[in-house]
Amino acid sequence: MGEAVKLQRIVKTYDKGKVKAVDAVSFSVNEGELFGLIGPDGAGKTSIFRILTTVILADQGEAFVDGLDVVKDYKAIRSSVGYMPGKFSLYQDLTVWENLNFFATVFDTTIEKNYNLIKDIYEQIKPFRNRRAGKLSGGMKQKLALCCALIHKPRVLLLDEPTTGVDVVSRKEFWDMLKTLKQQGITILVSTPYMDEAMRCERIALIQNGKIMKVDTPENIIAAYPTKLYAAKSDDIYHLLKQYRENEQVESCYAFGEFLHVTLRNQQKDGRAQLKQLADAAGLKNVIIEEIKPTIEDSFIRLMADKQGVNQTN
Ligand SMILES: Nc1ncnc2c1ncn2[C@@H]1O[C@H](COP(=O)(O)OP(=O)(O)OP(=O)(O)O)[C@@H](O)[C@H]1O
Repeated sequence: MGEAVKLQRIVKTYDKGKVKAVDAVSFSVNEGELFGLIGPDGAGKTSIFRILTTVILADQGEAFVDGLDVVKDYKAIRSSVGYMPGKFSLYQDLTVWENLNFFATVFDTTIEKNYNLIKDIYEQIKPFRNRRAGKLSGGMKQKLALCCALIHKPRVLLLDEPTTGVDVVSRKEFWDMLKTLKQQGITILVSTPYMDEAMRCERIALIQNGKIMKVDTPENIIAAYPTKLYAAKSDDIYHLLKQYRENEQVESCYAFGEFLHVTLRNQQKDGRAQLKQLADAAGLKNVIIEEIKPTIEDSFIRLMADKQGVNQTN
């Protein structure tokens, strides 16, 4: 299987080298893969997309899209890749149909020619085809932007935070659409700050402060979680958080929904009893503690803490 996207030790700095946005990043996306670049705001995701789409130049390293070099073959990349930037991809004053027609014309094609590819998505926004893009809801804008990125039938689709600021239902619909596009053989590299969306990808790269922490399937990343993980709750959750954080037996403790997620440094036989005891000793009531399976978010939090040297296990 070939590589549809390849980055080799890409470095990008801003402000005359003061800000290192992308720090020796290497990873590859296989042909036909649905690959996620997952990380918080400011991690360097947009810079990577802008390098891959030849909008900006990297300071160092090499990158290829569909076998094309982002420096030498920038013209070919611009005409062959589908790109949905996080912001400002649509012309707000043009209507839905005008936007789509504009992108088709720029890529020297017509809406009719590739209608099959966008049909399922376009039909959902068709009732609003005469509405200006600026007057669409977040979910609608996102669908239109995806149609515009697809209209020239690209082999590789680069989607930078397509679901940011979009409601939960539209987010789910969007991921279903990506799955359908993948089934049609299109390679998709998509970035997101939402951890739950990582599970929708075949493989992911976790990025923080411009560095890739891990590249693997979400399942393998979760399976590599090194300790037992507990969910804890009590009548006074802030008190419980404080108690656990101050106790040296506790390795990490953070809020997760209505629970705390806790790991132990010196795990005794029964970690649950150990945590219960600590809570009881602090006078907390209605204490519930369960051993749970880590989510991808727990894995990510763990990897970030390991990088910062917070978890000093053993
Ligand atoms: N033109 C620029 N000039 C200076 N610093 C920049 C510039 N563009 C990005 N940065 C900085 O580089 C870092 C990475 O930014 P980037 O936009 O690539 O990250 P991101 O993961 O896409 O985050 P976001 O979701 O906020 O866009 C951030 O610290 C950002 O402030």
